[in-house]
Amino acid sequence: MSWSDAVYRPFEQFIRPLEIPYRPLPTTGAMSVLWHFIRMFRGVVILMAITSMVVEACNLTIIWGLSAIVDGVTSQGVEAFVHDRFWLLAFLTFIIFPVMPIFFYVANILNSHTVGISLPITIQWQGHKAVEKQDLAFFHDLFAGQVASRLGQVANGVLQQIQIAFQSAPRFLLQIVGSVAILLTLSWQLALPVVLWIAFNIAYAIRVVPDFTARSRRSAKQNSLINGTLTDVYSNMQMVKQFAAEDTEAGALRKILGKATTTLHHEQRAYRTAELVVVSANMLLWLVLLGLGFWGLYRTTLTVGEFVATVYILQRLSASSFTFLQMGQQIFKALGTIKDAMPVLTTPPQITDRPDALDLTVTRGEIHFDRVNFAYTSDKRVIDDLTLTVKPGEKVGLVGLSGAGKTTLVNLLLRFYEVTDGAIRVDGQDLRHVTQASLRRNIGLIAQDVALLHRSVADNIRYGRPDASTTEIEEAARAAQADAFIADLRDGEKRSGYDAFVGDRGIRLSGGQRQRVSIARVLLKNAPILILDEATSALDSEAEAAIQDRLNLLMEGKTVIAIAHRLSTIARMDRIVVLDQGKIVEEGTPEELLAHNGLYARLWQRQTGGFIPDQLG
Ligand SMILES: Nc1ncnc2c1ncn2[C@@H]1O[C@H](COP(=O)(O)OP(=O)(O)OP(=O)(O)O)[C@@H](O)[C@H]1O
Repeated sequence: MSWSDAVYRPFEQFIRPLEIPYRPLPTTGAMSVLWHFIRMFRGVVILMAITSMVVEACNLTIIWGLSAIVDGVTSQGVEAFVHDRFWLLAFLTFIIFPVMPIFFYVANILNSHTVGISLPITIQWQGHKAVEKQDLAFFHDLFAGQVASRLGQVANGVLQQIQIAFQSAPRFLLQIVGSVAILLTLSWQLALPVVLWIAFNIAYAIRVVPDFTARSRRSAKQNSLINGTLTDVYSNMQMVKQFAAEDTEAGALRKILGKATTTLHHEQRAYRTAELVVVSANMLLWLVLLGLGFWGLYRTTLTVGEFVATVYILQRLSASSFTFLQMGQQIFKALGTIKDAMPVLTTPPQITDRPDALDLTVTRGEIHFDRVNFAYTSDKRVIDDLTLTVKPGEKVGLVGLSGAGKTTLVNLLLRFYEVTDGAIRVDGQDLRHVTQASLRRNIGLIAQDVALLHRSVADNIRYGRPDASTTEIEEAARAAQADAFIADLRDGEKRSGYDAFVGDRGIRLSGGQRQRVSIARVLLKNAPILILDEATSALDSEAEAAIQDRLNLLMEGKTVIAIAHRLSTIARMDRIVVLDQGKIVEEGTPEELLAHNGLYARLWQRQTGGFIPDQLG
């Protein structure tokens, strides 16, 4: 073991963030969140406070010792003083080395190494465990980046508060109290101006800190507006250029930058003014104490040693004169950050597993929508008293105009949203009574908008079944007709074939290729219920015909619900269900529906280029 392992490892392993069991965050305010983590880290933060205070006590002892040495040497001469006060000198030496450096070192490691690393990691890990329980609607309402940055903000906010409360504040408090106490032992006239100076600084901090906090929030808002605008423009650059809108966008950005400059100037004005006030009060304290010191020396009420101690104390106090403001500001700012970010971490999820939820067991694969009602917002029903039974192994095509509620119905079956009224049952088991994970394990979904992770193609296919072997992955890719293009893949890091990365959200693949990877993934998953949301929409006719064969293979023996925008793709379904404004308006085989001459027949006639129109005029 190297020396650095021996020294640092105990501090690094003091807390193991990933082994702390998950505890839900309190929802009652920023202070309770803070308290939650203080309790979690109580041992180490108390140790941090104690070691910091020992460091400060060493400092005060040295000041006191210095005054005794100067006085002794000037009155007795060096030799007599050393002889007389040997043990005092030995004690001071022991404090200066090794006590002070050891405690200084331990306090700092606890602060930056143990707490500084473990606490944010713990908060991010536990925060993630809270966030992953949120239902899909939560992520739809927020930007993904926003959720991630809020986690980081809470982590920093809590860390700052704990560092202030258990390191800076106790140290500073002891410094102030100790300095006043030493000055009081010298003369109350010296202590009085310091007490007044402290009172002034506290009063001033109380007055200006709320204003500082408001200003810095305004600046932060302006800065994030700049970043947001730039990100929005850069990520939509193709559209901006297409509309030759560079100048318009630059004009909008100019306005935002101009406003931000003024806000930042105003923030700095407030800071600089406060700085002037604090520095002036500081200098005034110097003048008064030096004046009193000289007066004391002149009147011989003060010894040279005491005068030296006064100057030393003065020097240390004035060096920390900004601490009042800084600490006040940090506390306010961090509390604000925690408060802002809390809803992300503490909003209780709307859809949860019941404590007595069982795993869904699919024996036949019957799906029953029983008088289902659903509304995203309370005023508008999207699914309206819908009853539908999909028999085991039946293939049902869902057809309807845009906005009819087809995707919503599928989202309800996946329990991404909860039915407002009625029930959905799979093989007689109410979805609300089974675990969400078991439900989703039993449903394979091929969506229109295929999501791929920025990982290798093999890993993306393996997502369907994490324990699948390489051979199984390759077989699935072959069945989905993805093997040929995968063999040609090469990424920027020179990985090729199945190891090649697909780019952010699969950007390096064409729409059709992404869809084939997603088909391979679902083939591998081999779930008894299959949902196809216009599964072949991104493929050309030739590839579609090839894939359709594979899909037919995949659908064999499974219960299938297929949403179609091209009626040709669902011609082979057992039954077509036509939705309109959340209601079933027609159902039957394609032939029956055509003969019926209703909405389906009109959609069929109006199909242009094979697609259902958005509206019937
Ligand atoms: N997350 C949401 N929040 C609020 N309203 C929504 C949400 N998702 C969909 N809607 C609304 O619900 C209605 C049905 O939408 P849905 O996506 O189910 O229709 P669809 O039949 O699948 O349409 P398309 O064929 O265009 O995909 C629409 O009016 C839509 O605006």
